[in-house]
Order: sequence, then structure tokens, then C-alpha cells
Amino acid sequence: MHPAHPSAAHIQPFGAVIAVDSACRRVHSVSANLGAILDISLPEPDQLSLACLLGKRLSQRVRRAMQGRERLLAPITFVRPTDSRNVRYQIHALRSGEQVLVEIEPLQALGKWRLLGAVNERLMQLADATHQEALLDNLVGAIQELTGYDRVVVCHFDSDWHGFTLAEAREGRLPTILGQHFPASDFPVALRQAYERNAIRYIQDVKAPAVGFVPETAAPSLEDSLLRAPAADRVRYLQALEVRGSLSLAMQGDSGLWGMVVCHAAASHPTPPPVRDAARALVQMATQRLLLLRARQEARYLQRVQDSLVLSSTARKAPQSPAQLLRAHADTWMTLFRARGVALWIDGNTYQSGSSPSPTVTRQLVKRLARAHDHSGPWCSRELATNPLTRSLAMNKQCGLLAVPLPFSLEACGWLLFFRPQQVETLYWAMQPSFNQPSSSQPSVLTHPSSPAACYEHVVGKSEAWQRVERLAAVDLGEDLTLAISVYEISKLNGCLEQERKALADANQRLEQLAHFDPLTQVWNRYRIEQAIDAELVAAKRYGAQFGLLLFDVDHFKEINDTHGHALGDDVLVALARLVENSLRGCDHLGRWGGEEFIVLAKHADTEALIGLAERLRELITTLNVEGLSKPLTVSVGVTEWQLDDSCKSMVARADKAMYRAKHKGRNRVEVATRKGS
Ligand SMILES: Nc1nc2c(ncn2[C@@H]2O[C@H](COP(=O)(O)OP(=O)(O)OP(=O)(O)O)[C@@H](O)[C@H]2O)c(=O)[nH]1
Repeated sequence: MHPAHPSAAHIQPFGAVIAVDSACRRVHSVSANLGAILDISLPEPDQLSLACLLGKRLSQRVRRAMQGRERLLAPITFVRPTDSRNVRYQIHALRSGEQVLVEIEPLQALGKWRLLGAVNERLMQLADATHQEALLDNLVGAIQELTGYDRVVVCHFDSDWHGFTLAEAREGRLPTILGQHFPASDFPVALRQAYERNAIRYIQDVKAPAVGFVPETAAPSLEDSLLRAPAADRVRYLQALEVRGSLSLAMQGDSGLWGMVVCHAAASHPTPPPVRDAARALVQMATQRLLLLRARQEARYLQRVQDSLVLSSTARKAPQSPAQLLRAHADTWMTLFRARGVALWIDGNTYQSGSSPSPTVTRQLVKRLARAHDHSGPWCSRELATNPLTRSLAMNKQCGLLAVPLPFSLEACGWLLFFRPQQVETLYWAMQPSFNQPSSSQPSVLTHPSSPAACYEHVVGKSEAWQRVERLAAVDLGEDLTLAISVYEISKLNGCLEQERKALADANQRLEQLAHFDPLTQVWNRYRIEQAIDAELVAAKRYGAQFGLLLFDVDHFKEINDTHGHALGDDVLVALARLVENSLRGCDHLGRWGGEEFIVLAKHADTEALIGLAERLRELITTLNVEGLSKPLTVSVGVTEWQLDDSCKSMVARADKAMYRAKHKGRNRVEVATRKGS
């Protein structure tokens, strides 16, 4: 809406400018209309000082107010009597390079209190607005009413600096431009910066003849002057919009220019300084309110994302794998981030949902991101087909990407990837964009010009833009996911450790079984019964406890094997061991000494008790019934009691001798070892 070029040193005729040195004393040049505006005749400029133009007191006041300042904090008003009446003026001053520009504007009489009342009422309404739409409608309505312009719009800048009219109030003399776009070339960087220094631009009448400076050679730079005359291309531009008078007010967001309030009039439209200031106050209030509403909206969105971050809290109780996480949450995430596809890339594995590229393409994409993206924040693009990082990847269905690194450790990184499809957007341009200087951001495809001053363009190859708040929320989600997946990995490792621990315990148990038990009969083996005898010997020596051994051997076992087979022989040994073991006291132990020989370790027993036990066992064994066995089973038993200085070997040897004696004496009997070991 505003061509960029600063005007040459000309001002608009409704005010006058005095260019003085930086100390506000010596006059360098004055606008040619100064005499007419102040109703005085001017001497030659090189004879002039600010004091002789404004009077000593006023010039001193200006000098003091400008000390150490870039511009006056508040305008200074003064009254000058002329022949017919007193004329009120307003002075504004600002520095421009090495000079100070003193701008003088006559003030028309205004219904001051009426203005204040109207502004106050509107300020209250703006402060109460609860939605952006209502707020902006209120704002344009208030400014239109206050200033009387034919058309007042709010124009918001998108991420490409194209302007878009969001709200409009009209009196009917100019056509609507609501919902239309203005190309970024209308708002070049220099102009945007100028709005940061001076929030108001005002053109009373584009057709008014511009006023030069005297002497022309000393004309100042008027870049930030409110009085500056519009440059020729701006005049053409406004005329193309059928606009003669314009007032623009910047809306400064927290990260630069959010938008502008632009007032247009079809005819010359004098707007007195107090009205401009009141309009500016309304815009500032509305901008503050807007920022607050947006901050609240963002906070609500972030809260929704936070509410979806149940992962880290539930993760500890029931850790989920990346695939499970994606299955459970992909739909919620896609809704929150307005995405059609989501993918997780973790440790070389891809998990995806919705419209995402193939795992191979995802792998390539992640590799490139890891190489090119050098900080921990998110990476995003809405034009994957033209972005140098992604243009050679086959992602036809995906047009926009928001990629968040998941920092698992210094070496390992995963990625959370959101994909958006192309969104064909129709931009309604307020006038033929080619009207202005061509620029890279100028739309290239234009179709169906519906009128000389309006046309529309289909913008292809772009997804919806990723909002700042979405990028912030994605980082939150990324951190939460990193935590949840780490918890899962740790619990998986713990699970493996637990499995290994159990396997080790099982192996130890098997080893213990092998080391201590006879594999056929499952009673103690020779090694274990020897251990038990040794332990008992220690106890006996220390406490003098009585104990003894019964060594028994199956009679004619070879015959059983030979007659019925080795397998039945085995069955006999198993049945015999079971029978004897079950008949023993809990403190006594049975062990297989080897072949068909067994030992009973009988505790707290003297010779008499040992003999009793041996006889009981011998008789019991004759009752053993093994299927297939034709004759009753008998054993020969050697009994020995513990003697001082005994060892396991000596005790077993004595029992063995006694047992052989039993064999020799006819088998199926009990023999007690003598003290000497015979
Ligand atoms: N089925 C089976 N036979 C075994 C096992 N261990 C040893 N034998 C057999 O037991 C038999 C023992 O025979 P011998 O030592 O001649 O004694 P015996 O036939 O019992 O005769 P006496 O002891 O003199 O009554 C041998 O044939 C061994 O092969 C075993 O675990 N299973």
C-alpha cells in the first residue's frame, strides 16, 4: 500500500518545516511555505535563526526539549496573533542526521472534550473485547468514526510479509478491500523499519502540490518526517487505489510489525494532530489487547498440548515402545499440530502414522537433517519441493515438515516429524501486483483478473505455515517423548537383566542338582553325602553327638539286570531309593554311594538305634514291589557308629567291611562293624 521510495526533499503543504543545526540555533533551510504558514515575511535563510522565526522563548523551549533526544516527547503548542485572529500552532521536532527538523502545523479549533469522550468510550470497548475479530471490528469502527475516512482497514502481515485485510469499516465512497492481499513488495524492509521509528504516516492529499526548501541546496533528509511529501510512485499507487488522503498507523507486535491500520479517503482529508494522536492511542490500546488475546490463545493451545503429555507421568508405570506410543497418540498429535502424517525415527527405526513418506525416504531425510540442522530447536519448511535440503527427496504427498530432534544422549538423536499436505491458497490481490516494482515475493501466477484493480492468484506448492506456538509446543512434545522412550528403553534393559538373572539362577539350580544329586534316583550323590558326613564329623567332635552310617548293597543285583534287563534294574534302584528315603526321619539322609550301593547317614543314633534302623530298612526293602520283578528284593547292610578320630573314609571303610561280612554270611542281613574296623 506504500511504495518504498523516500520522497525527495518536499513536504506536504498543510505544514512547514525548519531545518536547523543539531544545537537548534542556526537555520540551514526552511520549507518555501513557512512564511505563508506563519503569516510572516521571511528574510534570506542565511540571516535566519530559530529564535528570530519562533521568538526567543519558544526557540529556547524547543532547544531544551530536544537536548539528548531523538524527537520531542510531546508536541509544543503556541499561539501567534495575526491581523484578523489568533492562530494556534503545534510544533513537533525530530533529529535527521546532523540536523533537527522543526515541523510546524496550524491547529484548527476542535471540540476537545467531545473528542476525549468519544475516544474514552471506544477505549473501554476495545479493552473489553474477548475475540480478535470483535476487537479489530471495533477498532476500525472507532477510527472510522473518529477520523471520518472513507475506508479504514486492519492489514495483517503473514510470514512472507504479504498483507491481508482482516477488518474494515467503510462509509461507502471507496470499494471494499476486505479479505484482499497486498504483496510484500508494498512493505519493503526500509518502510517497515520507518514504521518502528515513527508509527504514523499521513498524506493529506496526494494531489496537493509538494513544497520545496529554500535554499534548495541545503534541503534536509525528510525520511521520518510526518510532513514529507509522497514520492511519485506512491502517488501513482494511491491513485490506482482511487485514494487521495491516507493515514497509516503501525501495530507493533512483540516480534516486529504485526500489521497496520490504514485509513483511505477518496478526497483530500485533513486530519488534525489531536485526531491523529487519538487514533494512535486507539491503535496502541487495540494492539496491546490483541497481543494479550493472542497470548491467551497460545497459552490455551500450549495447555492442550501439555494435557496430551501424559507420557512421562504414565511412562514410569507402564512404559510403552515407540510403536505403541505412536499407535496410542498419533491421532491426537496430528489434530493438535494440524498435520496429516507423523513419524518417529529412533535409532535407525521408523514408526509412522497417517500420510508420511516411505521409511527409506524418512531415513534419507533424517540423515540430511542431522547434517544440516545444527541446533536443538525444531526445523520446519512449508515448501519441501523447493527447499534445498529436501527438494531431491521423493515426498510428493508431503509439502510441509516440522521436525523436532529428540536428544536421547550426546551421541544418539531421534526425530519427531510432522507432515502437512499442500494447501492451495487463493490470494485476492487488491490490485494488479505488477503495478509495483517486480520483486521475488511478487506472485507469479495470476488468473482471472476480475477487474483492473483486483485479481486472484492460486498459490501452489505450499502447506499451511507452521505457527510459532506450534513450534514451541512441538519442542515440549519432543522432550516428553524423549523421556517416555528413554524410560521404555531402560525398562527393556531391566527386563533383559531380570531374564538373564533368572536364567542364571536356573542354571545354578541345575548345576546344584547335577553337583549334589544322583541323576537316576534323585537322592544325594556320593559327593554330597560325603560332605554331609564330614559336617556331621565336625559337629560330633565338637559336641560329642552320636551318629552312624548304614551302608547297604542290593543282593544279586547283577542277576536282576541279567534276567530282566538293565532298565528294570534302574527301576528297582529308583523304587528302592524312594522307599528308603520316605521311611527315614527328616534329619537322616540317604545317598547313592555307587552302583547298587547306598549309604544312610543317621543322626543322634547309637549302635543299638542304628541296628534297629538297619533291620527296619532291610525288612521294608523285602516288601518292595516292582512290576516285572519275580523275587523279593533283599539287601545286605553294614552298620557303624562314629568313633573319635574318625574320618569319612574310615567310617565308610568300616561299614563296607561289615556289609561284606553280611554278604558272606548269606546276604539279607545286618552286620555291625567292630570298633577296630573289622
Ligand atoms: N541297572 C543298573 N545296574 C547297575 C547300576 N550300577 C551297577 N549296576 C550293576 O549292578 C551289578 C552289580 O553286580 P555285582 O557287583 O556282581 O553284585 P551282585 O550281582 O549284586 O551280587 P552281590 O552284591 O554279591 O549280591 C553289575 O552288573 C552292575 O552292572 C545301575 O545304575 N543300573
